[in-house]
Amino acid sequence: MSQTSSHAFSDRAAGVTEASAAPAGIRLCRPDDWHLHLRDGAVLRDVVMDSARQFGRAIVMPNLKPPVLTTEDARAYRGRILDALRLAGEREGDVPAFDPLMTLYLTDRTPPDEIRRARESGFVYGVKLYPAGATTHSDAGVTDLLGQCKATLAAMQECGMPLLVHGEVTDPDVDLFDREAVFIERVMQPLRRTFPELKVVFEHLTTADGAAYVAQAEGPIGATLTPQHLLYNRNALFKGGLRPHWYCLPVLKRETHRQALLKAATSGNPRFFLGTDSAPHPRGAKEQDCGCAGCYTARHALALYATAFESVGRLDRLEAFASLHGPAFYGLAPNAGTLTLERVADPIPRNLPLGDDVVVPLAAGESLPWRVRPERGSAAD
Ligand SMILES: NC(=O)N[C@@H](CC(=O)O)C(=O)O
Ligand SMILES: [Zn+2]
Ligand SMILES: [Zn+2]
Repeated sequence: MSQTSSHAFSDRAAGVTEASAAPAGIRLCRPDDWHLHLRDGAVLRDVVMDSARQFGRAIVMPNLKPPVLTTEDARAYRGRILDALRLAGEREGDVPAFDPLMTLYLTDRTPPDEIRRARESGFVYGVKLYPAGATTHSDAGVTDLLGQCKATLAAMQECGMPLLVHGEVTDPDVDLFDREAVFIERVMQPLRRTFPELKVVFEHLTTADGAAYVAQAEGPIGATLTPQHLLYNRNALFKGGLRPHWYCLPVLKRETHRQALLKAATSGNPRFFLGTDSAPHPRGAKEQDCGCAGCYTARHALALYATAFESVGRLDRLEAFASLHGPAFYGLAPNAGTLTLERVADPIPRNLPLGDDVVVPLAAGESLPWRVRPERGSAAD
């Protein structure tokens, strides 16, 4: 397996590694999802296999109700994820190997000792900054990062614990579409001047400003990119009417931003890697007078990314983005297995079961040109 480019093959039966303009398939080192919401309880049981069938690992976001605040909370949540995976896998006749990499939810009061405990646990890989009020389940988040969290950030820098950032200011005077760009000036730059060795992941980038900042900044920084921000601009929110299932935060931006993000994702720059931000909400919570933010993309994640990469003729860069840059940033080895995408039209279902409701996936009802080849031995064969 090449460590620099995806293997294209022209014929499914032959499985040869011969690149062509429109390959019939691509084989990748097994990818990871560096930004994922799995939720809890019945919802967790319904979504976990969608990720585990494609990804070897995922950075699991801590914005539960109540949030994952301590290493002990993270240990218990990790156990529930693995239980849900086992149950769902047994139902389908196959339990895939899937390692949930846990995170803690940073608050104004996270003690520095908690960071050290998290680091020693071996299963906590990051601490998540939600500016209070910025997004779904962020009310327990941070009110003033450098004012409240200096000692905790110093502990993170010292023990090499990454800070994962929802990068939007919450100032109501700042236009919703400018909140990421303003965050860079008001929070990211002062933070990184104060803690130049702190590892930072700028999550779900949505602007050309963010992409330029990450590409040029000094010191240890990476960024995740979602499939929706690579494939759609803000017109998708209003196509023929109001479309709540395209609404996530940070919100989709104009086309120039989408193009800059796609350029960053396909540039080969190791600072950019895959993070779906798949965020399931029940249909009832999205389709109402004040609907929740979040797009569900886990089921078709790799097919969505492949569609985006192919749109600019850069399928050869998909493997590095999906499977190599993320582990390198987090100091981990790439996964051992592989995943094969085949050019088979795959319609996205109108909805999927989610607890006592359903979830409407991103691009429901549309057909993608790619699908993940079911693994031998799985019930889907
Ligand atoms: N992205 C979203 O729109 N929603 C996420 C939270 C987040 O990642 O900001 C969620 O948890 O639903
Ligand atoms: Zn976020
Ligand atoms: Zn998220």
